[in-house]
Amino acid sequence: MIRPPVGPGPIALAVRGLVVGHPGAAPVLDGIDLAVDQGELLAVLGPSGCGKTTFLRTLAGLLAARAGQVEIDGRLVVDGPRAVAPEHRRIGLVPQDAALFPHRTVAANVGFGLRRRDQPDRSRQARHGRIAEMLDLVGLADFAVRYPHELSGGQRQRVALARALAPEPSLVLLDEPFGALDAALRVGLKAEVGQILRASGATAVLVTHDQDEALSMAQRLALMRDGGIVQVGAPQEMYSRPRDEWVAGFLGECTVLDGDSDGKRVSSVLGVFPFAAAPGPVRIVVRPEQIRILDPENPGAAGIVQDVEYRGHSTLYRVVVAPTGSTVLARVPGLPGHRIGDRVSLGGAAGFHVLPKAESQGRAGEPVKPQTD
Ligand SMILES: Nc1ncnc2c1ncn2[C@@H]1O[C@H](COP(=O)(O)OP(=O)(O)OP(=O)(O)O)[C@@H](O)[C@H]1O
Repeated sequence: MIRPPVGPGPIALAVRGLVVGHPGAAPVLDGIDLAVDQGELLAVLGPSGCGKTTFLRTLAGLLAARAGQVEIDGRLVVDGPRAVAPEHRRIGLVPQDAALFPHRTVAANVGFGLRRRDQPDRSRQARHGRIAEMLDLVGLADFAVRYPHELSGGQRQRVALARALAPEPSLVLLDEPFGALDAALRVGLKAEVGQILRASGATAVLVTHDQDEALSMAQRLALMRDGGIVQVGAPQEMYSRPRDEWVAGFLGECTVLDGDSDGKRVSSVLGVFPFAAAPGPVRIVVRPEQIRILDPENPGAAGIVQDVEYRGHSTLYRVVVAPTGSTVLARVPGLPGHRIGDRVSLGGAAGFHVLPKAESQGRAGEPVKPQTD
């Protein structure tokens, strides 16, 4: 079902029952429904091979659909196999490798889309004004006469973004735009690109397999698995209230424990905490940062440190909790204060999420690894 717009603006992208497949094969996308509000940045996140690129390429008009509809700014661009040509969809595409024209200057690259027939009449002066405005927006005002090979990877991506935004598209599609960049550059650039998109007011769909990127940049996430969307929501909501254990594990490290609900409270090896869940057996999703590691004389669940993983900004502990033998992950800022074999007490119960037992997968007391590729 297409949901009604959440914000004041109308829906910029509406996808209904979209089915896409390669010839002679089972569908890759099997009935996608999604709506994106005007000015929103939505991240489509999912493991390798789930169909993210297929989805983006279908929106861009580079792949045909078997069934379903796509509307961009209220205009039907896909209606089953009938489709509006890519150049008439008012879409800006930012590919993974920037794909700039090597023999054109930065300014000429940015101005490329401004000469198209579907663009409103722009005088030469207006075109130059728009190019300057876009270069300013992406912080490259002084780079107009450079060529792509004279830029860093991050600068090339910013030119690609300026080129995509210049014709004022109805929708910007970003396909793993930071995939080719090293980790240090990604951190700065993703914050910058998020700001640029917000400043431009563009509606954008970002495809990524990187949970941190999706959680930090997007206003909403659509999590894909095996060609379908399993959950859509704001990053905080998805992280703290995943609909099942797979979603919980995909969005970040967690431990899933067995528990019992009496309707108002839930009990587990970590103690009792208030939570309104149907009475009976439940599964408890515990994020490592929700657990405090205390010296053993403190109240809490008794455990023994099994492993210590120093990660620079934080330390991740694996603690085996007596008497069940469940392993619980705990993350604390900074340097490790405990060593392997130390007896500790585990505190904390705030913010745990509880799932009905029936929706669970995996074994109790096993840390769920974030899944990437
Ligand atoms: N040209 C093609 N012919 C047949 N199958 C294809 C083709 N392109 C992709 N596929 C298949 O479609 C599925 C989805 O691929 P897609 O590239 O959309 O996944 P993805 O989520 O973007 O993955 P990644 O994160 O690795 O890029 C995969 O199983 C893939 O093997």
